[in-house]
Amino acid sequence: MKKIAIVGTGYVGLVTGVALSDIGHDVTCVDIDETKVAKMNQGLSPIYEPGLAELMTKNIERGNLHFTTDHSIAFHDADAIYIAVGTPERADGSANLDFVQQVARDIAAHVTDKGAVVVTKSTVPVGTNKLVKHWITEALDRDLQIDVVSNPEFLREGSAVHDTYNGDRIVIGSESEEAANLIKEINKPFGVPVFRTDIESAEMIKYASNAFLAAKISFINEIGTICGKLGANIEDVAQGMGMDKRIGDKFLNAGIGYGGSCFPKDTKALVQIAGGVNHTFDLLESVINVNNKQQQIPVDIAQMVLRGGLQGKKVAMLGLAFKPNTDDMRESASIVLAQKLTDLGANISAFDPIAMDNAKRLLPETVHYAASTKEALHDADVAIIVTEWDEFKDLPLTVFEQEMKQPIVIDGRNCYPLSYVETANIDYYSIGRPSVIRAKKSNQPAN
Ligand SMILES: NC(=O)c1ccc[n+]([C@@H]2O[C@H](COP(=O)([O-])OP(=O)(O)OC[C@H]3O[C@@H](n4cnc5c(N)ncnc54)[C@H](O)[C@@H]3O)[C@@H](O)[C@H]2O)c1
Ligand SMILES: O=c1ccn([C@@H]2O[C@H](COP(=O)(O)OP(=O)(O)O[C@H]3O[C@H](CO)[C@@H](O)[C@H](O)[C@H]3O)[C@@H](O)[C@H]2O)c(=O)[nH]1
Repeated sequence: MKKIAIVGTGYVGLVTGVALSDIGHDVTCVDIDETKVAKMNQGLSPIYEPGLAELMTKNIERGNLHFTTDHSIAFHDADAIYIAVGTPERADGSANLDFVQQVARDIAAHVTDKGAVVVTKSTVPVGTNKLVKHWITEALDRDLQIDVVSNPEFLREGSAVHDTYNGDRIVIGSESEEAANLIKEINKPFGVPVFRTDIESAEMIKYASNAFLAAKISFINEIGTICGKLGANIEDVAQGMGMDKRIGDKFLNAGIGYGGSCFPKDTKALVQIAGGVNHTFDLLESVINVNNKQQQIPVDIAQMVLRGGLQGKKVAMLGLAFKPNTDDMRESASIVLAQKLTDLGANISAFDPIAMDNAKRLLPETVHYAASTKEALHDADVAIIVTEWDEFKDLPLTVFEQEMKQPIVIDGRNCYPLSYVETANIDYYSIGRPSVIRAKKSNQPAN
């Protein structure tokens, strides 16, 4: 059992802290947000993440998971101090390291004479871990052994607990063999393969992985746009491509683009990192540009089908979170989409199973929040599916027919098989797949 301090209790800090306590370590999470800490001390999770609250309660009750606002309590005799604070985007797209720098100062102020192995989980530009060591040692009032380890995090929101126990790899970048071995030992019970490398490569693995996944999404979205114009079906194209093991079948779902707290920020940060060494990352800039175009697609379709434009029309937005199983609204496609629709005079009625409270701070004030899918759809001129929640995927298509003024559905996440839509009395537009229109169906000769 090791004594571990986790600094920052966002997704990464909290999930890491809870999981490390669950595999038997003594974990203290420290956060500057008093309200959050008070909540966590009552066993309540400040974020919605399947399975997290249960694990939290279990490990608080076992006595090996603690929360505090006091860094000195968390750092006291810690074997490792994990940095998991935010690295948000600056106006120019580069990563803002102010929170990380503050943690370095906190460590210098409160670390005990044992010294520290400082583990960076936050996503940080290449060179940051060495800066962290520099920031700590320059602020220390005595000579102490400080080792830094880059240990980037690859969990996905919505499946963060599962991903922690079933990750594809744990990346450990360190100069010190001893520090690397400590982090290996800490993580051993997870049984996840460890990849050991130098600090700079570990830092780059994180950005390169996110940029590559984002590139896969933008690539399939571009192919989807072409498919849409040529009558091909992006789902079949992606499936046929994905059967080639060199390509793989993951992250080939076409839609209205990637969002979330990571891909948009990290792709921009990597463009800046490249710029810092005088390299123009053309490919990644295109990935970002393609993503920005995707959110216009439902708006264009809505304008095309509602020939008189969107002024005064009721638009039902189904789903607001950036992906299902999370209440995280950061960089969700719904934010841009709601603004575009509002600018065109539409009246939005939105429903999301859990993200509506967070959405209220980010969407235009005029958006109406419905209490159910049916209420959002009631009397709507058009419905746009933004997030592929199971609740929407399992919805009988007759609900669109029954509730809407006219059953026009624009599916931004390709939730329904076309063969199923063919059986319904709706007009259905999706991303990179042929449209299914009522008039065309009724014109088809009976078999
Ligand atoms: N969200 C994800 O799914 C995910 C996945 C992998 C990596 N990351 C990376 O992990 C990092 C954290 O992101 P997040 O979304 O988990 O966190 P977040 O930004 O939601 O939360 C960070 C927390 O750190 C706290 N904090 C800030 N300064 C502090 C200090 N000096 N001492 C103690 N607490 C402090 C804040 O109060 C906040 O609660 C980012 O670099 C992000 O890119 C995030
Ligand atoms: O085929 C796909 C897959 C995803 N998405 C979208 O991409 C975004 C991101 O999805 P996902 O990667 O599942 O969620 P995140 O929680 O943002 O996780 C990403 O970002 C994290 C933070 O860096 C990393 O740790 C994870 O490995 C990485 O997958 C969402 O808007 C999805 O709708 C698509 O449009 N098509």
